[in-house]
Amino acid sequence: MVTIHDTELRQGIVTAIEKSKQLSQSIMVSEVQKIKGIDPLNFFAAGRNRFLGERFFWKDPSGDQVIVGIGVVKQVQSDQATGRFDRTEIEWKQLVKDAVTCGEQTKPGTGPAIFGGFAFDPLKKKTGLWSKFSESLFHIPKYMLSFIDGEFYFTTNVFCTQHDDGELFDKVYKDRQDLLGAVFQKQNFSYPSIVKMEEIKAEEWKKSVTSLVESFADSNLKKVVVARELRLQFENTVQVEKVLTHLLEEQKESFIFAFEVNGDCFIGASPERLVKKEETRVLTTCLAGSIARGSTLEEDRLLGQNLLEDQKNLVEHQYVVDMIKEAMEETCEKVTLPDEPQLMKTKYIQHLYTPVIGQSREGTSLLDIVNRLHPTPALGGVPKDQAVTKIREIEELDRGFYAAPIGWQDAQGNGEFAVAIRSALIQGKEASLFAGCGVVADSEAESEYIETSIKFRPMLTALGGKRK
Ligand SMILES: C=C(O[C@@H]1C=C(C(=O)O)C=C[C@H]1O)C(=O)O
Ligand SMILES: [Mg+2]
Repeated sequence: MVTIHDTELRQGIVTAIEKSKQLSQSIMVSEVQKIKGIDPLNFFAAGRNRFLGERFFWKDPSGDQVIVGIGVVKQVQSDQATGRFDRTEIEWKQLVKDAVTCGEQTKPGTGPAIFGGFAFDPLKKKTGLWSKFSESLFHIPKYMLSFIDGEFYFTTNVFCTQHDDGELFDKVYKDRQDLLGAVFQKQNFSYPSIVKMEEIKAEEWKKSVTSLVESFADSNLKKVVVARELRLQFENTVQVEKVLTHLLEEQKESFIFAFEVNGDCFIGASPERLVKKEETRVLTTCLAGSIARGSTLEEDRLLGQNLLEDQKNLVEHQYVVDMIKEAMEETCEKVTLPDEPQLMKTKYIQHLYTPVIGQSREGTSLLDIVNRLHPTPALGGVPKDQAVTKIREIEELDRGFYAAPIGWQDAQGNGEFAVAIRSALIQGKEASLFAGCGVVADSEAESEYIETSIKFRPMLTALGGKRK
């Protein structure tokens, strides 16, 4: 049993109720305790009984930061196309400004925090696929387990109103004990069993790539990322815990995320960091240009070498580097990046990779940088606005949260966003998988098609598909 003491939270709730009477508004209390280890996946699974559909999971590639949220005390969301980054920022800052915090509020990724993301293109006509997601959507969890730099922290968030009294603490305490009691109950989860697999309009997609390439000749467009969908049906409802277990084992180099929203679950294993901010230190990534992994060490090395020398892929990569460098120099100082791309290898694919670091300028927030970067030419194209318009016109797919920023932010403005690729939207007994590729003047439809097929594989195998 994990013991969580009650002293500070009880006092915090009393203080917040007083404050909410004075201000005539609800007030958030956030308490953090350092605890002994709980396996993050067990914690996620413990929320299944009472909080199914209200959980999130996050692990960074280093494994130094794992954050799991259970329950939702508040959503921060917007359905407006413009200003969604600023709106999120303003609402979050207001909530934090009035919040009562107690306990060990020392580490990034503990205490008050939001987890969620943004739709790729708020101007794209929405289909039923993403009906449960708004243009920007974040959850403040009831309970949050954070594994940060080798230590575990447990956050409890409560919203108090002027009508609450001291009994609220007893309710929260009992609720929390019930959840913690479930952490060590063994649960068995089974692999999803696929009964139907459908590539959505694959032939049409290839044709659209060919005509896109042709259209480059008489336009300013230099690069456009186009994506497609693979729809799966399963025998039974997919158990996200099993899918996460698989991703954690097979995709160690990636961000592993899951975001449950009203019964659907957006999940993925993305190798691509959009931006991480810790105090003023900012990290971002240029990732574009791809080739398969080899089946032997030698073949793998040769493929990697080919990628590093391949003009089409180097051009595709360089567009991303140029744009990200410019965006970073606008928002940060001391921007540094290597001259040449390196290789990033994940289980099924290798990419050209250029890491970028900088120091944020005074007054520049994480979401300012997210806003400035999204979409990078790794997911949108060049020139940015024209490419996004083109995608809106020619792409069959409703991207929703695919290819868009997903991640978290805490009360101090620390946080991290990944680009939500290698992802799937699980909807009960069905799922949609998404994969895209950077189309440039030298692209060929067939090889882009194969590239996207490889990019389906992390989620396809995690969802019970065969490992090739
Ligand atoms: C668009 C995707 O991936 C992006 C496109 C890449 C490419 O075309 O080479 C490589 C990495 C990602 O930036 C995806 O996985 O869906
Ligand atoms: Mg590519």
